[in-house]
Amino acid sequence: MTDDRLVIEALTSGYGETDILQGATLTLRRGEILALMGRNGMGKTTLLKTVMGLIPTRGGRVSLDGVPINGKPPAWLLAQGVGYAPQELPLFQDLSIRDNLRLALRGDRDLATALKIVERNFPFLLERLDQLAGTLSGGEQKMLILSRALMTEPDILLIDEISEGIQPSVVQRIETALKAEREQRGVSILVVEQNLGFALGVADRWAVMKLGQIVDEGACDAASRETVLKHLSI
Ligand SMILES: Nc1ncnc2c1ncn2[C@@H]1O[C@H](COP(=O)(O)OP(=O)(O)OP(=O)(O)O)[C@@H](O)[C@H]1O
Repeated sequence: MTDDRLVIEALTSGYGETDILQGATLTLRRGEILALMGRNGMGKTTLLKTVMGLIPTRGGRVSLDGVPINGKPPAWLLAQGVGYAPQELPLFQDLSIRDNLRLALRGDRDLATALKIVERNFPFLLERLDQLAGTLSGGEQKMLILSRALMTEPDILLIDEISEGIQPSVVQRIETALKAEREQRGVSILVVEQNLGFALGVADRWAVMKLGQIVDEGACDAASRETVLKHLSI
């Protein structure tokens, strides 16, 4: 059995007449956390959206455990255990925390079981189930977004800039939650990140995207910070 779970090969996609992804190749392995970094506008979000079937593939392949998934709709991917926490706040601002969580349930799972997953990572949410999502702070909303994704017990989780605009203590809680879920369930996680400290702290491996291609990748170690910084500053 191969350890390669989500394999992205020579992927091309874009908007209108412009190709943003220009042959991106990246593999997410079983039970790893992989950080995808790159300067603004390089195509990181476009990569996640293409994998999730939100943008059509123009060339190349995406496969999940060896099965091609190009062109599969988001709902099908979610049912296969591919979770997605997008960059834009996807919450229903006028609904309670409880209802936001309930709407994210997949299949025939019951809310009580899903709430146990929320409780082990972000217990404060359970104490405030009736609070409207729109009244939560920015950091709290990020934790609710992540809880919605984690409670579906995904095998693969794609997370887009979850640390953006939130204070260091919340970033730390998110890092702890992601590592705990990986330990407990062996979920494979791809994080798109601008926060280098968080990315290299949470991940096992990193990759850098430039102009729609993966230009470098490696294991997270003492030398990673300098290597990635060079890519981000050029
Ligand atoms: N819906 C869209 N229509 C047209 N162009 C788009 C659309 N969405 C993104 N783009 C363009 O595609 C390019 C890549 O954007 P993308 O959001 O994938 O980059 P990114 O690497 O995630 O950047 P950031 O770190 O700033 O979020 C940018 O030039 C962006 O302006």
